[in-house]
Amino acid sequence: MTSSERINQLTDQLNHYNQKYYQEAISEISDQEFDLLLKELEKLENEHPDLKREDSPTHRVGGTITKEFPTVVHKYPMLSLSNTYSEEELLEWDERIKKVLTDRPYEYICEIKFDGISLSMTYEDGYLRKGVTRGDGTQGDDITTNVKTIRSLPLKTSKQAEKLGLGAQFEIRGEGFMPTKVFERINEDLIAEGKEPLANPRNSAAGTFKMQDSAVVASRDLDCYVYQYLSEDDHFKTHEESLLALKKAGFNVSDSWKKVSTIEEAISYINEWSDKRHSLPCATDGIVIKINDYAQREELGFTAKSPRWAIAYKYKAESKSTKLLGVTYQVGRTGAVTPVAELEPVILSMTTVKRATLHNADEIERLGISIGDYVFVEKAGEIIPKITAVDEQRSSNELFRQKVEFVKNCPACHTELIRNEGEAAWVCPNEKGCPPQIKGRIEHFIQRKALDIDSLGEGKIEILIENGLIEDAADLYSLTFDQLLGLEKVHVDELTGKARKVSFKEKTVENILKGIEASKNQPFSKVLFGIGIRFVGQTTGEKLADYFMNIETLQNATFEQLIAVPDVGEKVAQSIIDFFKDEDNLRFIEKLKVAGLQLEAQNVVKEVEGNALEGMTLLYTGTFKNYSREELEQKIAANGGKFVKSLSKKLTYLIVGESAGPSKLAKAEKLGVKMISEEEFEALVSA
Ligand SMILES: NC(=O)c1ccc[n+]([C@@H]2O[C@H](COP(=O)([O-])OP(=O)(O)OC[C@H]3O[C@@H](n4cnc5c(N)ncnc54)[C@H](O)[C@@H]3O)[C@@H](O)[C@H]2O)c1
Ligand SMILES: [Zn+2]
Repeated sequence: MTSSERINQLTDQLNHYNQKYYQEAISEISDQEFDLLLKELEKLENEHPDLKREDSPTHRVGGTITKEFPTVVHKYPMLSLSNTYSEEELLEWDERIKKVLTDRPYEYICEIKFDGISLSMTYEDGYLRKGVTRGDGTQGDDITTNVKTIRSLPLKTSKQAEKLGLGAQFEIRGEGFMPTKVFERINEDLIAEGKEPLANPRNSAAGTFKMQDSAVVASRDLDCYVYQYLSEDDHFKTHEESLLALKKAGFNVSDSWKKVSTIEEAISYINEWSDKRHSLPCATDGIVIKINDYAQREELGFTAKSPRWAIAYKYKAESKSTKLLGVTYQVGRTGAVTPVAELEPVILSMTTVKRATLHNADEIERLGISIGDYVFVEKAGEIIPKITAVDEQRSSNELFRQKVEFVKNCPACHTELIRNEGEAAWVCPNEKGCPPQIKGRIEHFIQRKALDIDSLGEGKIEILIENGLIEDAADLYSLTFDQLLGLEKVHVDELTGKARKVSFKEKTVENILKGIEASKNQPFSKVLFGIGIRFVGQTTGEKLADYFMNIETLQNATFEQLIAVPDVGEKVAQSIIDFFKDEDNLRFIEKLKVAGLQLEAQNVVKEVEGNALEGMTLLYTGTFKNYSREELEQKIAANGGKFVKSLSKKLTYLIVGESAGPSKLAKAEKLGVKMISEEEFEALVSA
């Protein structure tokens, strides 16, 4: 291939990856591979400047703006950072700094490079007025309402802020991120709903910040580490001063930064954090080294794409080679069969890895792995271990190498697996008789977000099934004390060999029965989620409960009626229809009805408490300490008030809960609607 052809190819490829990454929050290749290709293009362009294309990704910041949000032109451009994976290049960069500063002394501030999305926040008269994405560097998306859901970002600066020298007009920049815990929680939910989990916290954060529904954004507990202060006036002389002032003024500045005076010290900082960073609450991908003194920064200046006074050192994704001992298969609640690599234990990013996901049959094919091979394991997005390739060098000496072939039959019930068109997963169609599917459905039913019977956790369901006491979740409601007392089983962890005995003693049994009884009070929406209709997650469960009010109406709903519900698409609607066509499912629902579960929403007024809200219309936003949505609506009705679904001038009160939707608040403010807190509402009804 000629240089010209290669330049064209790389330009097209990289533009494509940029488009995917910034527009759709999808990584088709790893960051490291991306950076390698970009370096190659840079090098070729330097050798052949005449061949450099106008749309080259080396010219500009990679991001874009969207049509979904208003566009804001940045007062100061938001650039990228030049990056490197090697110490050698850091030393070269340091040499260039020395040259420009003609050997005058300088200091570096070393910071962790948080892996989320760049945000710019503008404060005017002390108020947070704007939150904007980096976009293409010149202009970004106005996502103020979403940014305002970040609790660590003051909506108004403290009185101290001005004294600290921040002034009333300034811009701050930071990395908006999704805490690892939230990322894991969302993925658990997605898996429970039979959907694809998200690849990594960065992409999840990027996707969430650009959502239209800020109530959903608020539920995801996004956060932001602030790392830059900008203003018209010279408030600070150094970066250090600004960080200290921001922190004192209540901004979320991570304490991990450090001031050093040589590149060697910066390299020590890099080494120090290479493992320690995994204990931080969010994903990180490197270290940023910045000149401390603002005057020196000015001398050093910028390229079109990044400042010359800073550089990012990126950690290579940690990859190790270990032996593939075998492949096991897990059958999920929905019957999907996932292959899992069993590995000789190896330490990656501070944790011992013994298993890695192989995703599906296509992935096994792509990797071409054999049992006995040495394989490279990597932590993708720093979280889920995966196998990237066979370590041919080490594997070639192995005598025992047996090609991995995806199973043809269900590892649990031996039914022949099927694959639906357009789907990657092989599925066991024996929905009714396949043990892990049955167990999975019951475990789904008892989880916290559904019927919340946590006294049945930790392998107890398995024992009940094995003793023939339950066949589905509805059977839980006919269990008796005598049936349960004395049951026991020793669970042995396959990997560690550690044994754990679960036994049903008196106290345990009492707790279990109590938990089962209490679950009868769980609202209809949770029951709907718990019965496990495919694609009906927690939120969809709530929307369906709100809309249809009881199980019969839902059961009789037509396809058209179903897709009229917010959040319900064709796939979900069809799945609901299929569910209620099945005789066994109908019998299951019937059993739940007999057991006394909540199969209708409770906002029918059962009892009149008073008339304190007579003639008033009320609406709420956010979540509440003492009420679920249904309970709050019931409370309004029980006190003579009218709950309405939309915000208007005529509304008497908007009850504002925690993580209230900022767009709703802004609208209410504009309309002049009176807002009250949960406490004020309670005072009102008990008056
Ligand atoms: N996998 C893919 O398909 C794909 C595609 C496009 C880009 N990428 C990745 O994204 C990179 C380009 O993204 P980029 O331009 O945002 O660069 P970058 O993420 O490498 O570095 C710049 C960004 O770092 C962030 N940052 C985090 N902590 C910081 C701190 N303490 N101080 C200053 N900044 C901090 C800021 O948001 C800043 O905009 C590429 O190098 C590549 O690794 C990957
Ligand atoms: Zn099966």
